[in-house]
Amino acid sequence: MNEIAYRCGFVAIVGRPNVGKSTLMNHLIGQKISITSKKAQTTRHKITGIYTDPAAQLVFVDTPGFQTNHRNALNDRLNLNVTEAMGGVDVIVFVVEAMRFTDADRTVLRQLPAHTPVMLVVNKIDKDKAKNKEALQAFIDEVSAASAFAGVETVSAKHGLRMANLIAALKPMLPESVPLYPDDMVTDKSSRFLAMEIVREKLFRYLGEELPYALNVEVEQFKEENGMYEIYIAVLVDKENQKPIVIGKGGEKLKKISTEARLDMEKLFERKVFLRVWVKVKSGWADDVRFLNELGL
Ligand SMILES: Nc1nc2c(ncn2[C@@H]2O[C@H](COP(=O)(O)OP(=O)(O)OP(=O)(O)O)[C@@H](O)[C@H]2O)c(=O)[nH]1
Repeated sequence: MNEIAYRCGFVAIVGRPNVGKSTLMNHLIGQKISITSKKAQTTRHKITGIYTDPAAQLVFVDTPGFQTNHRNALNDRLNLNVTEAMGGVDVIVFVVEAMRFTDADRTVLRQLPAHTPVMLVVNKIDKDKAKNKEALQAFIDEVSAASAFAGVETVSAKHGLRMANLIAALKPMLPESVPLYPDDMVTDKSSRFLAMEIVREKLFRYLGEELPYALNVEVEQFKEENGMYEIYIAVLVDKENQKPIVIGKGGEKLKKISTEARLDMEKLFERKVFLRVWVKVKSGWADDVRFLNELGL
């Protein structure tokens, strides 16, 4: 009998901030795992999403946006994470936004390792300016001229368009291997970490420009009881007067943040979640940041 060999490998999703990397990974694996927001550079951690089907397993590594605007030690460190995340991957997915190929895109492209195949993914094809087929083709030609891509796929991550085409195009680029992870596993991050990321995302989404600079999220307790998760999360701010910004009038903002976070968690964990989010003042955290700044970090 001639069986088709199983394929399994690592895929890094890279691109300048805001091109839709997190949205793409969420849609590819069908669950909300990575943090997305309209604000640029919200992804701070490498997050692995795992896609498994009967023929292949794709292990995605989401990377923080390349920091191309300001060179400082922190940005260098973030860029190092990106390079680290790409080390040892089998395929790189280079995401660009349809009809917008910028210097920042070119900078990212230049930093990709030479010997790893790169799949060009043109995202956001749902946008009006990408609807003209000839213009889109001209755009693809322009980007293709910048590097030797192993393939090109057009998608709309937001609308989940052409996700299957992308998966199908990536599969043959992976090595023959047995699956490295159990088939029901979608991430190697702990539920605890994911809960924290979800709250962080809501804070970004609902506080927008008001977001206090010195803000951190900490899981104080994560318990399982009768099949239900009980999660206690503290939002740490630097000063007493920042508390009302997060809490909002009559507690409305914090309520919205925790309700939405709970609903996302229930979907992700497939169980009832009891979530309590509160705001705490912890000046020490910001002092650490100040200390780092003084050290030039
Ligand atoms: N119209 C449209 N918008 C999209 C699409 N994909 C993503 N977006 C939007 O683009 C913005 C950025 O998406 P993210 O997924 O957070 O982008 P990212 O590349 O992960 O960003 P960083 O974390 O900053 O590196 C969000 O507002 C998304 O809703 C798409 O296919 N079409």
